[in-house]
Amino acid sequence: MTAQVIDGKAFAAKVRGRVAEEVAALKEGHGITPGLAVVLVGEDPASQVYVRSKGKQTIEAGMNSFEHKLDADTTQDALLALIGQLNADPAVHGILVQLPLPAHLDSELVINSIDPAKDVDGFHISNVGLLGTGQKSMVPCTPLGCLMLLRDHHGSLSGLNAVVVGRSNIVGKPMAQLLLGDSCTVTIAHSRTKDLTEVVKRADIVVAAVGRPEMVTGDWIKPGATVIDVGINRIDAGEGKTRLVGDCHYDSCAEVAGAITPVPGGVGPMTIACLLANTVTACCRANGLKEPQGLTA
Ligand SMILES: NC(=O)C1=CN([C@@H]2O[C@H](COP(=O)(O)OP(=O)(O)OC[C@H]3O[C@@H](n4cnc5c(N)ncnc54)[C@H](OP(=O)(O)O)[C@@H]3O)[C@@H](O)[C@H]2O)C=CC1
Ligand SMILES: Nc1nc(=O)c2c([nH]1)NC[C@@H]1CN(c3ccc(C(=O)N[C@@H](CCC(=O)O)C(=O)O)cc3)C=[N+]21
Repeated sequence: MTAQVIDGKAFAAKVRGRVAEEVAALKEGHGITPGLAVVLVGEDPASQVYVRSKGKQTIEAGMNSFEHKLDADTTQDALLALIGQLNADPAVHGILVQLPLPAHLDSELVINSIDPAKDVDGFHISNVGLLGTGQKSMVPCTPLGCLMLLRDHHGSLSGLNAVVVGRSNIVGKPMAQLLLGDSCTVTIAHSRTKDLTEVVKRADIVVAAVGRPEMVTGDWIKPGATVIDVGINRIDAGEGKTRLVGDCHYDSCAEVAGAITPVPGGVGPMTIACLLANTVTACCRANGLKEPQGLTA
């Protein structure tokens, strides 16, 4: 079997198109322009690339983009003061603090100082609790993007066996919550999981969010399963070049799987599209307006 390729890039373009329509309607009907503030501390080159493409896509969707680039040695107090200003600014509907932060900063404290209503990453403890109890929240962008792709491919996810490899707060855990919300039978695997290959082999849906290049190979995959590869790993491609690979070994997995997301062009573009979607949702909620359909979980 050769897997169907789940085209995250094309799906993300559709989501951004929906976002742009909603933005136009907010402007025309209510004179409101959704605004997203992105805070980057330090000069990590990969983070700079993401922040640039977030800013570009925010503007393309018709929204306001506010970029705050702070020195790597910015103090905790200075960062908290900036977040306080953004929390109070009515033109800012979404705030994203790019992670990881430099080691001298307390990420938990910083994230939890964001107004939960503006926490478009969905990392604030209030949003984590709301998601865990099935209440309306801001949903983390990467898992939300994966859920949209899965719903589009499968229709209903009810009763399917889902295995999430990785238990981070930003991907693995919220992914598991969303799959549970859609009535999957969910297993969360991690570095201490025994017989990982056997666990993965039972899955109808595999979500790999491990950070290990090409770790999941085709012999781990149940024939016909859906493979969602969250991993983004830059590896040496020889001759001084690099290339991006996922946490799944694409060619061997694609031989066995029913469907698979590529890297690049899979989950990555969905993450940014969902960030824009969350910003519009936050803007509607802040203004007491009906929120757009199909852009949240
Ligand atoms: N496409 C996108 O938009 C995004 C992509 N990413 C990518 O997704 C990947 C995961 O990111 P993130 O969740 O932040 O990573 P973390 O490093 O925070 O978490 C990795 C998880 O994988 C588990 N793990 C590590 N090694 C193994 C192993 N050998 N076997 C089983 N489990 C293992 C860890 O287990 P333990 O807890 O036991 O240590 C941990 O729970 C990365 O490649 C990252 O670049 C991340 C965010 C967005
Ligand atoms: N507060 C916070 N929120 C995040 O959501 C967040 C973060 N910090 N820190 C870093 C990770 C990583 N991340 C990605 C977003 C888009 C692509 C993406 O668009 N990738 C393209 C390829 C891009 C390239 O060529 O480098 C693709 O997969 O097709 C990847 C990774 C968001 N993250």
